[in-house]
Amino acid sequence: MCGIVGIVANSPVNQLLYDALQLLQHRGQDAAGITTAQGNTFHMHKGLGLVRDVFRTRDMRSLLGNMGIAHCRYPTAGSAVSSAEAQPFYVNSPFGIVLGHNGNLTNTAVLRAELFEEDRRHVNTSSDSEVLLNVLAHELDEVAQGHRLSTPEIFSAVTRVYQRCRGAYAVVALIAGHGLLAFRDPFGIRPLVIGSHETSQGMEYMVASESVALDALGFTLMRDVEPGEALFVDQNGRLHTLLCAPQAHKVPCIFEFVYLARPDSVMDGISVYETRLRMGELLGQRIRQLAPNLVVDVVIPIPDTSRPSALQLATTLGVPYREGFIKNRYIGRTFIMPGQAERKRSVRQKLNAIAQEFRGKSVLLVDDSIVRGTTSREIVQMARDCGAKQVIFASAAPPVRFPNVYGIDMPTRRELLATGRDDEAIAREIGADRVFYQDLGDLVLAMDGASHGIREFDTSCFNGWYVTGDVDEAYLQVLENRREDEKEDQTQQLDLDFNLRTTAAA
Ligand SMILES: O=P(O)(O)OC[C@H]1O[C@H](OP(=O)(O)OP(=O)(O)O)[C@H](O)[C@@H]1O
Ligand SMILES: NC(=O)CC[C@H](N)C(=O)O
Ligand SMILES: [Mg+2]
Repeated sequence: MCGIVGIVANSPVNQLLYDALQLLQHRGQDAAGITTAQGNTFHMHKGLGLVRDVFRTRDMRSLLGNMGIAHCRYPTAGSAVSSAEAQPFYVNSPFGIVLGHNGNLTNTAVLRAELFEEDRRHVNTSSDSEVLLNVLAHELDEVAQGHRLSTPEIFSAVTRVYQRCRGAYAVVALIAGHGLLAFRDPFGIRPLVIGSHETSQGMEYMVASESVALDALGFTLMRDVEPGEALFVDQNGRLHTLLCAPQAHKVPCIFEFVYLARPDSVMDGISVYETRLRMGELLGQRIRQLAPNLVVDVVIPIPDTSRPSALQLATTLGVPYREGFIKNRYIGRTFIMPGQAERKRSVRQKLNAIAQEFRGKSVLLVDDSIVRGTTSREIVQMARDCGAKQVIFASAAPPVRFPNVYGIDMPTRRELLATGRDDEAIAREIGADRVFYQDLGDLVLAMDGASHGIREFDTSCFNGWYVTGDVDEAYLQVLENRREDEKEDQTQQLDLDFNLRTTAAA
């Protein structure tokens, strides 16, 4: 999951794009980039790091134009340490195109070979997003009849992209001299919303990964981009839309609601905050059912994401809710950091315990999910160090046992704590007296999808069912072997960098 945004306004968009990236920072902390269009010219600045570190005033000044796209990256393919893979990506033909992508393609290898051998296009990085851009560029080139692309031609190119690209992709792109294009894959796995803002000079439009970016910048949420739909805002600020994949139906990623998205966002009509409250309530009911005699003195969330669930769980159990861990607000999200050494160290730097909430008590710690177990292992130990009598751990999501291939970095089963372990073994592994997990049926129930016309969610990391139909055991094996090799090199490099940094700082 990365954050993407695209804006067409009646005045310069550089500051709006920057502000939108800040609001989407929780979706990607490794790299950020902005491209604006001024007539036929693109202005671009991108680099590794947090939004606030990538852009200096002089960079902002050079980002001229009333139309632009922006991206913050959480790598799922290719390299985390390469600034060449920061987005947006650029190709100069046809016309000049830049693109920002949230998600992950599942047929990158096939497309890469086709692009090289048949389409004669060169992809210079290991990023799947650069592959996607080149497929789009090739298809736009194929449909272009005259000197300029017409809107129907652009939509028919997107139709061909849908036919070729498998996996998850929410996309924003600029076509030089034409306008802003956005589209969402035929299952709508990753989110994308559109909003508008009325001005005296006419309507302005913004597409973004999450509605929070619209709310905070004065845009009104119009609706979600539908699966298989493309939007095009032309140079005159007119919005055109078309469903380019008629077989499309919505299967949004459930993990967006569990962890990825901000609670104040609404995705596919569903309030993320409300789903998290319901997760807590259903988990509370399950704990009551499984352990009617369980006595706990206090429910403590593991900040930040688990807070609403923990609050509602405490209410359901009739147990006091207390803030036992204080979060250092200057440290980012640990799960989306690329190196294990950095993740582990960051948990301790990020969360500190208030000892009196633990001393002599039976505590129920609540997190939104347990993935690699980095957080839970550290936190349970901290609770014990503070003198907790009993430490019980509850996860508002079911056990994560399968790789995610759609844009979340959970690539190998070996890295996932719950793979090959039952609840007892997991409790032992994290040092807890007992663990409770949400039931998958209850998690789906917490979404209340039916009220929003959604029949299914992508739950692949919990049950190994992959909606795109092209991911089987053989695919996962290849992916895992490749990722283990890549990760080995990359993790060593990241861990080395991290150790050097921390030694230098000491
Ligand atoms: O089992 P793990 O591999 O540790 O992953 C799960 C943990 O990572 C996330 O927290 P994170 O620190 O990323 O962000 P948050 O502050 O939004 O909770 C998530 O909320 C869990 O706490
Ligand atoms: N998390 C994402 O959406 C990642 C986008 C793209 N696959 C990348 O690695 O850059
Ligand atoms: Mg967390």
